Amino acid sequence: MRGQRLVPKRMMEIDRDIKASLMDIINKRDKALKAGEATKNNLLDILLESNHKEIEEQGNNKNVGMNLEEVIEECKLFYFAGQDTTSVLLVWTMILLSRYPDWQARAREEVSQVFGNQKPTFDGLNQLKIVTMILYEVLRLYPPGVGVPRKVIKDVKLGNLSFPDGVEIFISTILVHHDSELWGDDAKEFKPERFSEGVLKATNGRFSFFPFGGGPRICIAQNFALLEAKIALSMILQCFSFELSPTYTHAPTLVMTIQPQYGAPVILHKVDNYE
Ligand code: HEM
Repeated sequence: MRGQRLVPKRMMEIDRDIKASLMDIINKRDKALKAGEATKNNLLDILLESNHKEIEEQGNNKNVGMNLEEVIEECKLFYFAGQDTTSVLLVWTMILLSRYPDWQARAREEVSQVFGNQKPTFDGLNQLKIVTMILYEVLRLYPPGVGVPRKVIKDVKLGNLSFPDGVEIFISTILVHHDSELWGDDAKEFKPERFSEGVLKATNGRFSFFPFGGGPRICIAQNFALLEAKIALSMILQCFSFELSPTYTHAPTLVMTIQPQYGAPVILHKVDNYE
């Protein structure tokens, strides 16, 4: 690795430990797969099975499919891309719904109408309009990934700008999402009603809302992530009403994703009708 000697020793140790523990998990799943014992109800089993199939179909050519190093990287990517992003979306949602109790009440009302006290169902999740508007507005104001990096692979002209081959660019999601020319003078305010008629209407068909990136490398799990967030939020709303603790300090900061620098102390109150 270039510049390896500049990486702090502790980071190298953590990287080595993560690789070793992933290698251990992968080897176990691989053995189970070969012994016909794999459950195939998890992403790693599915990934390994499809990889084996591809290698077999190509006459056991070792140059096709993914090698162990690549499977490890894929596991790390899914863990990082999937864990922190969704949890930080929920954190900002709790913060904003605490600051805007009217929206919290509207969301709870909707969840109660759709699910009552029952566990959320797939069909019900697709009926949640207010909750979806809220999540979109949170993703607009606090997109967990602040931008999308791209590398230009051939000279290209976009409007008045020329990008030479090889140049690396960073498209700032957060700047576009907060741009008052695109979103109006209230761009920095929490107004889920912007999304009352969907994303296309809210953006006027422009590419001004892209919390999941865009193009061929758009987040592979965007629908899954929204479903996950809707399930979690619905269950929280069913059980609790919440408000911010007076100790909360609003200080969004960048630690890979946008996070509240001093945490999100939230006071929960049990909702009366919940058993
Ligand atoms: C609120 C939650 C999430 C947000 C905001 C988010 C956002 C993003 C963004 C901005 C990208 C880069 C897209 C681009 O370059 O155009 C991305 C890529 C990716 N995300 Fe997500 N993500 C979320 C949840 C998840 C979850 C739950 C998973 C997995 C279970 C996941 C897996 C991935 C993967 C594998 C990629 C790389 C796709 C590729 O390069 O082809 N993400 N995500």
